[in-house]
Amino acid sequence: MLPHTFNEPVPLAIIGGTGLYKLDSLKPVAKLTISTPWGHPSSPITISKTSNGMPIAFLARHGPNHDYLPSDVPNQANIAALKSIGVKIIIAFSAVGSLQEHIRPRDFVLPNQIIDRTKGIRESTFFEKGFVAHAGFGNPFDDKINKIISKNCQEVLINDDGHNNNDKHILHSKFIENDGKDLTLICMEGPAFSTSAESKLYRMWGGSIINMSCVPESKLAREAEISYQMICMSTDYDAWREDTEPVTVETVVGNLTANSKNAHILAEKLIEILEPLIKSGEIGNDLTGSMKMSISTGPSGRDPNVLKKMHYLFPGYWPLDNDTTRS
Ligand SMILES: CSC[C@H]1O[C@H](OP(=O)(O)O)[C@H](O)[C@@H]1O
Ligand SMILES: Nc1ncnc2[nH]cnc12
Repeated sequence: MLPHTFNEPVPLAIIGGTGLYKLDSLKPVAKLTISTPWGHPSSPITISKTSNGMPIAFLARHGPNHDYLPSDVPNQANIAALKSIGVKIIIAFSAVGSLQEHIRPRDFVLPNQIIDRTKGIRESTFFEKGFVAHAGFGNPFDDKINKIISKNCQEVLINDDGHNNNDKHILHSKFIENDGKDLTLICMEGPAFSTSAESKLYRMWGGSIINMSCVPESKLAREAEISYQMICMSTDYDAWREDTEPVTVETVVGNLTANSKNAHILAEKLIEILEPLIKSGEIGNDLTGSMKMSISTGPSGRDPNVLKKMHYLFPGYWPLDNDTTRS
């Protein structure tokens, strides 16, 4: 049985989405069950170590048996638990529908923008009455990490015959092959898929791909000062194409299963690429300290119970006692 404790900081986390419930290439060294002030994460957090010794966390977004609806994923607990073990970078995998002809099913996409179409029923912030703060979210993903992954991982993808030659699946990114145009991820509420009219509307808005999971996961990561990049695998053309049947789960799962080798190849390669950059401090530190300056509530208006929760995320940022002379 794996140990339930792990005492080193874990700088990198992978969140697995639909079809990615574990990372085959990494050997687990611990399995953590973490309780946070926002409850329990959707799955135990598995810790593995690379051959060069860097610990990596893995968390299954919908649980190991996929029993969380997109609207019910305990995002606050997921992000808080990862923060508590030292995570500075999250790479989050997601199955998405394509809203653009050139993003073919089984291609990968590194989005750099989001349009939030969730319906306000998800807990989307760590802050509350008694401690008000506003995180900057103009660029919701980590563009530096996007560039590094897109430049270094493109060549490892294989085609449907398992070869790394012609007709390979593409890794789309604003920074390599989209002429510098934004790749915008629409996040809808679900669980039912979009109507055809909605799908066409999202195309008019400039949407590139669509899923049900990047909000509030990405927003909470930003509040927790964790660099976040989503890696999306296109599984369908959603519901906008006149001559194609609108998306079904069967189509999504069929493409995920057929292309799962590429997801694992990509995960393995990006870990190899990111490890030295994490170790040198080149990535993962851009948000450090950003929330310190984002608080609106003055010391005398701060609720001590909320401050305790903040202390879980940001130990040492704000005093826990009643000393209102300090900020
Ligand atoms: C099973 S299709 C819809 C489902 O797939 C995506 O999940 P994830 O982002 O966790 O890979 C999408 O967001 C929906 O939750
Ligand atoms: N068409 C779609 N809409 C929303 N989420 C998805 N996940 C995979 N395909 C999707």
